[in-house]
Amino acid sequence: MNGDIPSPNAVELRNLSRSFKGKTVLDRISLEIPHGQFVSLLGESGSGKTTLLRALAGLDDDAEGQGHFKVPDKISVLFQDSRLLPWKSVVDNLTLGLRRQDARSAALDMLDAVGLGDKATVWPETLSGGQKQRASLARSLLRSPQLLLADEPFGALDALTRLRMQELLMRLVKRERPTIVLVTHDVDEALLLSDRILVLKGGRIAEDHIVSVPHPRRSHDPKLLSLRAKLLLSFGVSERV
Ligand SMILES: Nc1ncnc2c1ncn2[C@@H]1O[C@H](COP(=O)(O)OP(=O)(O)OP(=O)(O)O)[C@@H](O)[C@H]1O
Repeated sequence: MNGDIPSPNAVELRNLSRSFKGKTVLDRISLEIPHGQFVSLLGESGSGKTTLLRALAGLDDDAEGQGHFKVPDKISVLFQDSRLLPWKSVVDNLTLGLRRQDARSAALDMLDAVGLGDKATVWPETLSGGQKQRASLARSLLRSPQLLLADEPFGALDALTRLRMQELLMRLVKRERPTIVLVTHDVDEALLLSDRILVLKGGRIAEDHIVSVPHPRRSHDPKLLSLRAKLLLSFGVSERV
């Protein structure tokens, strides 16, 4: 009978390890992520953030691995580059492979939601970098994923566009409520957006912080400032004013 009880977790990892040519990158990671939680994954370059994300997405055939993990059926992956097909219009990029009767009208609604209502029929190459990422975000969310895996999705954007994208993501997340794992190098982005921040170090989760500050957040919130100082210190960076 206990098989009938739904798990409170969208993601569960049990002793998950991954290595490349004998070099261990992820070392027996165990982790539970409740449904709807927004998790940011921080870590030095090469600490294995992308490897973990790719494992969860099932995109890591090139890695040797052990351990178990459970993820929902409906997953969307958002990359640093938008990966729009250049020979399809923006709206056709969104509807590609989408099996629902109202695919086109749903795609147009989603383009409206990300502020690209007037760009539906143009070619992706005519969009700016920020617009391409918005289209890519719209494509991901249109699939109503239970889990959104995002690998530095705003990494290539200028500071102002990045802030706008963060705001947009929070707005859409409120509406759609997916579980999110966001890989980022940006401590402030993690503090601004997430319910929980994990730090990967030496193939393990070295730190696990719950961010219990309501949205919208202000960067000078004392709780955020104190966690910021802790995180920067763990990366060996002393705080700048
Ligand atoms: N396909 C691969 N083949 C061989 N080694 C790999 C492969 N993918 C990742 N690695 C190695 O695994 C380690 C972790 O890489 P990963 O990309 O997961 O780190 P990361 O934390 O995402 O880094 P960054 O922040 O720089 O993107 C690195 O040493 C990398 O060289």
